[in-house]
Amino acid sequence: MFILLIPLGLLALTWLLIKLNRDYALASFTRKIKTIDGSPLEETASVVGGFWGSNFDLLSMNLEQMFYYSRVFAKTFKRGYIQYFLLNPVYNVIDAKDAELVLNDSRILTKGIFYTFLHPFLKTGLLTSTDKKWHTRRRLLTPAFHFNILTQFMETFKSESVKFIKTLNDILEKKDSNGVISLSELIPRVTLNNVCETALGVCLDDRLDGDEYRQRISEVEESLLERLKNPLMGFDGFYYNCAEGKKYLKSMEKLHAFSSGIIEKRRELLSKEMEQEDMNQNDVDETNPYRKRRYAMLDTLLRAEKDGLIDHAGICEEVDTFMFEGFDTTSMNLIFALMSLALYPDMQRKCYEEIQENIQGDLASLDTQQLNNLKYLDCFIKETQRVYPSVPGIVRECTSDIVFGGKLLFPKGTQINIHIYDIHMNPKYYDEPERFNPERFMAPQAEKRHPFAFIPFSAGQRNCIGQKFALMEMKTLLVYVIKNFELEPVTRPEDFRFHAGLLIRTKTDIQVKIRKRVAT
Ligand code: HEM
Repeated sequence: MFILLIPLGLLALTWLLIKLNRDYALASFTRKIKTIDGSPLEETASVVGGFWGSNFDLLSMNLEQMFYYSRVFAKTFKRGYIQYFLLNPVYNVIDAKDAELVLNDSRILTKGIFYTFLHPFLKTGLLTSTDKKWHTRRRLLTPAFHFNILTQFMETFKSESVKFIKTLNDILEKKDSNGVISLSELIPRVTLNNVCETALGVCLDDRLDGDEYRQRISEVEESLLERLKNPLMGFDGFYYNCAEGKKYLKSMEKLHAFSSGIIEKRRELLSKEMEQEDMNQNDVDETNPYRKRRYAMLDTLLRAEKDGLIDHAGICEEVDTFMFEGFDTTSMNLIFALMSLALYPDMQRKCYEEIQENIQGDLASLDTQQLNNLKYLDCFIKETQRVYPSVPGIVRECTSDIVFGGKLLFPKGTQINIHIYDIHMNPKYYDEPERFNPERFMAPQAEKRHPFAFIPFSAGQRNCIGQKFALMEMKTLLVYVIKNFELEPVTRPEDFRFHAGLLIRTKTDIQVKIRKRVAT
């Protein structure tokens, strides 16, 4: 009797597993993505991984392999594809139409699980928050990036550019200089200073050491990626008891001390400024939620604190968020823009001639109108952002079951990976996508392209709040460099490989050679 029961039991178990397997990715303990009309899933999307899903795919990979892992799927499938990781289905977007559906869908505003790993560092600031908190903060901070405020930042962007040019001249004047400079080392200093002096209103000094800050940020990033690789490290209890988790907490302490230093310094400066300010002046602004004059980002927060609209902890999380989002993104973009100028002398020449045509005299009077006239430089920056998107991917989460594109049912918890890098490299939208060609962004080519085929700043409601800031900052620095120096290539794209990161990363030091430009 007992002997008979065993095969019967096994049969029943197999039947149950087969039945469950229709709706659940068993080894990932999660529901499956399905078509809503019951048609075969493969007709609509590709599926990666067998019974074990993709749970262990990343475990033995190094960061470089991790970066190219998704690239291979994009090239193979040429359409959206599904993976199953522990506890969550993942839908991968590599197509502009899919990106539009996700980014314009007000039901999919919540960031993916990966962002919760950032919570101990950024808490729930603008980047990581959701629902009412995100709406309130976005409304509060949007005026701080209004055109009128950005125009005031021009002076800082210019003076930081002047300092940068001086640094380059000093390098050239050194006895044994061969004119080779490390962009990876020099550019992040400029962009960190810029964001601190403008949005936060504080100059870095010995007390606020920018080099240390940047070092800690890369440690945090490395730690987070280790966490992403190993499904077990997704659990807080496990991660924070590992060496990686402990290292992460230690780096964060330093980062928080840095941002607290900034807030403290700005608080002191602001209270002095407010003493001198006539608080009854007539500076009401109808478009600002507080009906007052617009202020830079940290001042907006400190003034909102006085009105009881945000507390100290809220200010800290936003300062951490803006420093984190505001300096390295722009750095990476500038590094690759300068490298590309060096690689393509004809394009560099065109940029220079355009600057000479549109900006007469020295750059002391450079203004936003003049920057706006530099149309070729705009296209050049866009092409850099296409080929080297600072943020190569972003993730959203479905907080309920969602019918997607009228065809697929995403179960609650589905992670939607929008691979900005692969969308920008999709041959459907760009001929010879590997070729660097700024002309693609000129009319009429650009006008015919799907608007979501180029999304370096994301798009929709949760797009980058700092995009105009970043473009103005980058254009200003590029104008100064191009006007003063000729760039020659040292590092070429074939010399480096990308590795996975929150931003586009390479371990290779990106260098160019500079020579003083003789004005023509
Ligand atoms: C070239 C430079 C930049 C690029 C490529 C870039 C790109 C992006 C992208 C792709 C997102 C969406 C992130 C996501 O959904 O996970 C984003 C969001 C954000 N960015 Fe930027 N960014 C840049 C510069 C800046 C600057 C200069 C600032 C601030 C001074 C900034 C502040 C933010 C913030 C606060 C968010 C979150 C917005 C929200 O969710 O409401 N970014 N950025």
